[in-house]
Amino acid sequence: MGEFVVRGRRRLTGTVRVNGAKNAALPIMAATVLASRPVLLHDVPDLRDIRVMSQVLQALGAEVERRGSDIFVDPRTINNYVVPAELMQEMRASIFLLGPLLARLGAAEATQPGGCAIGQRPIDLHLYALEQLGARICDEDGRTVLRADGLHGNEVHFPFPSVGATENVLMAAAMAEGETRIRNAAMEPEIVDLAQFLEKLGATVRGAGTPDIRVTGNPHLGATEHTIIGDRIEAATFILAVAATGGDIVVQNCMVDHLPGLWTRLKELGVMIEELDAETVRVVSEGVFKPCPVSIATAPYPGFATDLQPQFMSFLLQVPGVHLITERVFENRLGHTIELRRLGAQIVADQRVALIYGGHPLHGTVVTAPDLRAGAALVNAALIAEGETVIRGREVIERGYENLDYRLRSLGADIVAR
Ligand SMILES: CC(=O)N[C@H]1[C@@H](OP(=O)(O)OP(=O)(O)OC[C@H]2O[C@@H](n3ccc(=O)[nH]c3=O)[C@H](O)[C@@H]2O)O[C@H](CO)[C@@H](O)[C@@H]1O
Ligand SMILES: C=C(OP(=O)(O)O)C(=O)O
Repeated sequence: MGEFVVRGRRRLTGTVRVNGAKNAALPIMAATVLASRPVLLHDVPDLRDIRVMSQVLQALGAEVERRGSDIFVDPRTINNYVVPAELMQEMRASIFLLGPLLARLGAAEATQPGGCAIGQRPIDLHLYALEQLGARICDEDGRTVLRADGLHGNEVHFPFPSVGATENVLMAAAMAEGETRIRNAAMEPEIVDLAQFLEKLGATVRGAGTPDIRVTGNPHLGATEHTIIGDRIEAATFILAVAATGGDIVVQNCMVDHLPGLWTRLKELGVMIEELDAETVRVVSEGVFKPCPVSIATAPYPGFATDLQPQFMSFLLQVPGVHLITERVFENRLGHTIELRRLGAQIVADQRVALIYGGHPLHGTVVTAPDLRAGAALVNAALIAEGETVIRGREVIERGYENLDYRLRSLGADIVAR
C-alpha cells in the first residue's frame, strides 16, 4: 500500500491546471459503445478508473488507445455483452455499460459494481429506468442479465435524481426508437457533458441540466471528438487546500459555474476569489479566520456536492466555531471523521451528521484513506497540521487525483509519494 508523506503549514502559491473530470469521462467512455465509428476524447485524466474502463471496453471487443491526454476508441469490433466480473468489482462506473450494451447489442450482463464504500449503492434505479425502455431483466447466479428486442422511448420518473441512473438511461435512450422523457433527472454538469457528447453522435437531447430531459433516439449514431469538462471536485479540492493553508493560487480549467455553493461560503469567510475568466480563478487566503459557525448539507446538484463534503470538513477545522455538516446523499460517508480525529480534530459524528469544533491545532500522525474524497480530505488536513503526517492508501486517493503530490509540490507544499 503506497502512502503520501506531508509536512504541513506551508503557504501555497502558483498556478495549477485542473484535469478533465473523471466522473464525466467515465460515462462518456461507456457511451462510445453507441458510436458506429471511432471516437477521440480529449483531456481524459490518467487515473486507475479510466484505465479500468479502457480494459472493460477492450474486453467487450473495442480497440482503445491512450495518446497523451487523449483516448481513442474504435467501437466497431464490439461483439461481447458480458462485463468481466473482476473489472466490475474494480469500480462503480462499470455499471454505465448496461445501457449502451443493451442499446447496441440487445443484451448486457454484469455483476454488482464495486466503488467507494460510502453507502449501500444499489442499482435498482438503473434497472427500473432500462426496464421502462423495454429491458427484460433477470438474476442468474448473482449476475444481472438484461435483454431487449429493440429499445423504445418511454417516460422514466426517478424517485431520487441518481446521477448514474440518469446517465445510463440517457445513453440507452440515445439509441432507442422514439422519445424518452426523464423526470426528476440529475442535473450535474457531468450529465450535461454526456448529453453534449450524445448530441454530437447524432441523438437529440433537450433539457440536460434540468430535471426534465427529453431524448429522441437515433439508431445510427455516428462518431465525434469531444473534450471532457474540467473536474469541479478536483478544482475545489485545490481551492479548499489554499483557503485553509493560506496562499495565493490561480486555478485554470476551473468551471466557475459548476461550484455554486462553494464560492458564497468561502467569500463569506473572507477568502478572496477572483474570476479571471470563465475558466480561471485566483484564490487568495490568509488561512486565518474570525469565529463563524458554518452549516452545510449535501444534496444533488445544484446543492452542496457530496464529493466535496470531506474536503470541506478539513477546511472547517481551520475556522473557529462550531460547524454542522449533514450528509444527505450517502448513508455512510463520514469515515474521514475518525481519521481526522487522529490528527487532533475535534469532531462528534454519527452516520450522517458531524459537529466540527474548528480552530484547534492539528498535529501530524499516521492516518488511512477510507475512500477517495475522504483521502483527499486527509491530505488537505495534513497540509495544515504541524509536523509530519503519513497518509496510507495512496492508491485510493489516486483513483481521483492524477499526480497529486507533484501538483501540490509545484504550489509549494511539502508532500512526497512513496
Ligand atoms: C462515477 C460517478 O459519477 N460517481 C458519482 C455519482 O455516483 P452514483 O451515480 O453512484 O450516485 P447516485 O446519484 O446514483 O447515488 C445517490 C444516492 O442514490 C442511491 N441510489 C443510486 C442508484 C440506485 O439505483 N439506487 C439508489 O438507491 C445511492 O445509494 C445514493 O445514496 O454521483 C454521486 C452523487 O453525486 C457522486 O458521489 C459520485 O462521485
Ligand atoms: C464516489 C466517487 O466515485 P465512484 O462513484 O466511482 O465511487 C467519487 O468520485 O467521489
